[in-house]
Amino acid sequence: MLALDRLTFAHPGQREPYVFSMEALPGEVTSVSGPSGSGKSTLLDLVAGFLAPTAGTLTLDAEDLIPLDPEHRPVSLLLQSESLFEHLSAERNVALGLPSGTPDAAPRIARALKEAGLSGVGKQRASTLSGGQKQRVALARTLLRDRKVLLLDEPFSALDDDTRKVIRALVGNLTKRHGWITLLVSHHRDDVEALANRRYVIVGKTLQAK
Ligand SMILES: Nc1ncnc2c1ncn2[C@@H]1O[C@H](COP(=O)(O)OP(=O)(O)OP(=O)(O)O)[C@@H](O)[C@H]1O
Repeated sequence: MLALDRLTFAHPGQREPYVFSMEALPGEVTSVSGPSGSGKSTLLDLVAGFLAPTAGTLTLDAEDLIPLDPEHRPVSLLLQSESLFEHLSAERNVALGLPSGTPDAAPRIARALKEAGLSGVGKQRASTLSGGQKQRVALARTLLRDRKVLLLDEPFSALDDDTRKVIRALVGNLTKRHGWITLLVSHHRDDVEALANRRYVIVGKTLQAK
């Protein structure tokens, strides 16, 4: 379980800090909603380690995450438009999820491509992929990294309606299959309704379960 207990942070100039408490379980998508500027990205940044809290705890299965640098946290981040290396193939972009010299790299990459629904386009340059395929590449990379927590910040916003439904379903299935703890920030109510097993809303400077 990922647990935030009175995790406290204020940006420069904010007199009242955010005080976030929540629980998110493996195999589930937990949504965080709230109006623009309410603190959703701040929450994800605290979990990812880009911001340092001033009080409270952040634990994964009772392990304290706060001392860990972002690159050492068991966390992957998937954004609205994934930054791929456009001149590299889909396969090479996926391979960036693995440290170089990893044994069995080739079969693992092939498996991740297949699971993300990219079989057949591995050799294609990233610049020629559609928005949905690019998100699949990002998910395949996440699969290879195999980190427990997946943070999604408006991941479907750049996609057309049909593609967003397909990619959304893929995220839901991968979360279940791999026991990921997925946190979803989305402005779209239908994303939340389709995916979230548990929901929180930012009200004032705190999180409320919905
Ligand atoms: N580096 C910063 N310095 C000062 N204030 C900041 C900083 N980053 C964010 N803020 C403020 O903190 C508040 C929360 O910002 P945050 O980006 O977390 O909101 P959000 O809910 O993700 O918004 P949106 O939905 O528009 O992305 C906003 O009022 C924002 O202006």
